Amino acid sequence: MFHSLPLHQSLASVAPPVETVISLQNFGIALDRKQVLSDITFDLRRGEVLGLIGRAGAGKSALLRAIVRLLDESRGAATQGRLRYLDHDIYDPHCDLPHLRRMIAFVPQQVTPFPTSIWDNIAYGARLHRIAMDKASMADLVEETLRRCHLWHVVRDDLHRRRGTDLPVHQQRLLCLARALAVRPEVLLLDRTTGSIDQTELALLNQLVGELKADHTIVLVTPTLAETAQIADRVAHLEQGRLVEIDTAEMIFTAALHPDTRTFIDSTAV
Ligand SMILES: Nc1ncnc2c1ncn2[C@@H]1O[C@H](COP(=O)(O)OP(=O)(O)OP(=O)(O)O)[C@@H](O)[C@H]1O
Repeated sequence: MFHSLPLHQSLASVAPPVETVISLQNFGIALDRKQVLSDITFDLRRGEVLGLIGRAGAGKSALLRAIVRLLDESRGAATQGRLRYLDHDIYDPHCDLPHLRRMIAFVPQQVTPFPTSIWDNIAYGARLHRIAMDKASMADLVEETLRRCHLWHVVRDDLHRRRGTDLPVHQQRLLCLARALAVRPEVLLLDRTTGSIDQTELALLNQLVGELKADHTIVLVTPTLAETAQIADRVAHLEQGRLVEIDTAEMIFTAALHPDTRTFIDSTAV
């Protein structure tokens, strides 16, 4: 027999729950007594693409690096507040960093392939994390990740002969992304601050983010606001290491609530 539910209950039962993957609560970090990030609070939701925007030096890259504990490698780091991945406290001294960096892959703006074969660039992490343990499954993984990054057709005959560092820079960038994907991360932190990318490569990278979104939660820094507007579901505006505003991309770009966000958007060509 059908029992109708009160409206609030029936809506709750159809709306998918918002799952938090990474959570920051009043998070801040100082390096050598310089406060680089301050009082940042927001949740990264499973399956979303979050774009980070802000002026040069706002703290976009610093935030990405802080999430995978790459910022506190320097001496004199002091953190405030909380930064969590699921139920793991990222700044707990016992945090398993290799596991953290497997589940949250950081792809920096500088291309840094290993000076080893293309195959080894992909296989290294997969071996380390015991993702592919025999030659056949490794071959499948190498092919799958290179295909996902639109690189397979270019390098398939040179996997063992050619070094990652011998590829042209735009292909090295794709190789670094493939290397990150090979360990099957849940979250991708993509830092693409640099503007030195040609239009064809830019279009391919944007297409890739769209494709990767199906399987990953993504935090993205792009060279232009136009790209963030095109790709991101939500956008966080940072200035001077602080979160100014976070909202849907549509709200941020058309009806931002904070005057500093409106000024930043208006003064930067979208
Ligand atoms: N390892 C570090 N030690 C000390 N200060 C740092 C470190 N890393 C970043 N900073 C400082 O943190 C601030 C934010 O830098 P960050 O590179 O995150 O800015 P950004 O928003 O990514 O800028 P851009 O768009 O120019 O890349 C800068 O003042 C920078 O000097």
